[in-house]
Amino acid sequence: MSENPIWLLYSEYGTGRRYAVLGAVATILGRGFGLIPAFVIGLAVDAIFLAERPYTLPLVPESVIPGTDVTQLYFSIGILLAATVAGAVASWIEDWGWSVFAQRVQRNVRVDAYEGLQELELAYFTSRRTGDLMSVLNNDVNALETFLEDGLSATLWIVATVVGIGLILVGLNVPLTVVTLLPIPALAAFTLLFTRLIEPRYLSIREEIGDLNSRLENNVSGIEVIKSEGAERFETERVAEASDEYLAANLSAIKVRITYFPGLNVISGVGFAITFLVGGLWVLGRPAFGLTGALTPGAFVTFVIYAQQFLWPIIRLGDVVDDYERAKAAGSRVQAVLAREPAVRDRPDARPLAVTEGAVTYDDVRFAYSGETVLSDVDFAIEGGATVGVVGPTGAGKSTLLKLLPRLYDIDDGAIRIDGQDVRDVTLRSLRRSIGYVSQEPFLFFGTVRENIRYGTFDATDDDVERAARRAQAHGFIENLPDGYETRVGERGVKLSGGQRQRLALARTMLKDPAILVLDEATSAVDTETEALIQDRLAEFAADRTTFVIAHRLSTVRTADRILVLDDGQVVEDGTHEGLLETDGLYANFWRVQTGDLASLPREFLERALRRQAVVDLDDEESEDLSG
Ligand SMILES: Nc1ncnc2c1ncn2[C@@H]1O[C@H](COP(=O)(O)OP(=O)(O)OP(=O)(O)O)[C@@H](O)[C@H]1O
Repeated sequence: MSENPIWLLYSEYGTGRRYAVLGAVATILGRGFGLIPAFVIGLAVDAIFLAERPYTLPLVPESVIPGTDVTQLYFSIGILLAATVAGAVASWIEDWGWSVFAQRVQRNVRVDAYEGLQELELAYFTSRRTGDLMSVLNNDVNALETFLEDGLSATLWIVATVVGIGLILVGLNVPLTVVTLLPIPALAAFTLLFTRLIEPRYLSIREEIGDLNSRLENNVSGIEVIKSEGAERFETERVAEASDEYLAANLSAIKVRITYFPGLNVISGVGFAITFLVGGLWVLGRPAFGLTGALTPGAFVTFVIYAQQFLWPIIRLGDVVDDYERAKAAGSRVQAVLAREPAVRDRPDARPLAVTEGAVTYDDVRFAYSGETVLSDVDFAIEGGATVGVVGPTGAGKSTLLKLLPRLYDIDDGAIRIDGQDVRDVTLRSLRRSIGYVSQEPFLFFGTVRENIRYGTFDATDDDVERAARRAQAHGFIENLPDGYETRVGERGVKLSGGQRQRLALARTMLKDPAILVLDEATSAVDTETEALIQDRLAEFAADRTTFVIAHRLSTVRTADRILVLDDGQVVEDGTHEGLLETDGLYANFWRVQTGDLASLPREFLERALRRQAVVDLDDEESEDLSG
């Protein structure tokens, strides 16, 4: 039981249990009220119409029961009506209790699953499809609710009915009850077979809906490429394919399901027919199986009505088992997210980072993305307050190198230290508060320009926001937007140009005022004139903090205190602009390319560049195939 995903979720998230208890009590009471009519009808037939036995009711004192047949009829009708009204009230309370319970569990599971997901390391997200994760948080969590809302109450209803009616049947007629119970083993075996067949099918439906969601999410995000490449028909076909697979998974489950329900009906129907046959013969005075004694028609009517009610819950059991199997498939996916431990997390004894100088050292750092080594033997020490340029060919590992600093990924070997403190020994929160990372493609949230700049420094005043925007050379264009700082920028900031987005991201980081700044091609999309203005402000901003600047435009890093040249995951040159020109290595050749001095480029540099380009192209083709 402890392994069962539904049980795990229930035991952890059933915070609204008092509603479930209310629902449960109402379910049982409702079932009790539902049992009254058949009893009263049977009694009325025997006592009023056939006068075969006296009119007595259990738990009701004889003095209350009327004496004549007509008043006994009125009395019976009164009981029937009262039982109906009481049943309706119980049913309302039952639905309310179970629904509130299920909705609360659903809410709690979703919030917790989101929180757990958010804690997971970045690598988890880069290796998964957004649409599939959305599907877990949305569809799978919703699927749980269906079972919790109806399934649990139905289970209780079934148990209450089977036990209640079972006892009544035994009280009415033991031999006939045994006959009525005959189909139960067949029903159980049939249900077991059903669960075996349906489980893998429901799991495959959950997976297919995740696939379909991923496709849809990917396409909506990439709509610009689809349109500009005229790939509409191609994408419609891909969506149709994913939909076909979802359809096939559904049909496969439907085939099993629609066989199960009629199967249950046939088994219980045959069982009922046998009960009716044995009981009917008995009433006619020809008891089978050596039965003795007499059976009155009224007692038989009561027994038959109850026996039929005994079989209903078994049919309903089909629905419950079906709902349960669906919820189990969904629950196992939600559980997989909840059970995952983040790979990058605080150590139990983690202390907050204390930045004094802002000195950064990389000691023999090695790092691999899922087995593929990207950085090796990286070893350098940066003094606090220095501005460090990081350059190198595309794919050399520049971004990766600096993503290791705020522990977006954890290194495989060596150590990274800030003012002597290993980044793995300090709290993630303090580490990330101390580092401002501006990426090449900054992400803007759906919201206003002001909200986007304030993101992360939520207590900043409007004046602070504006000051940061001025520093990032963003104030001017923001003022020209239709609603200024209140302009909504849409998902990912699509209403802004690349350069404008970069300036908002810069403003966001300047507002955060981190001790260490990482600019990863942070001004690559702005024009050179604006870049010069930003550089000017940045120099001022960077003056008293350690700053890493990744750039392809070497003019951006020319004035840096130090420049690290990366090639193929290793630091191959390290020095100032002038020093590196003197060394006349990779950096000097990059400089020749950017100053248009192509004639003096050594031949092997060009050959290497061509070879590297070929490798990059090949990589691109491979990744394209995989994503398709
Ligand atoms: N999330 C990831 N998972 C797996 N491999 C990755 C991931 N991110 C980058 N890589 C690989 O790591 C290598 C280094 O990438 P990185 O982005 O650090 O290079 P870069 O020098 O910053 O390149 P560019 O100048 O083009 O931005 C590349 O081969 C890239 O394909």
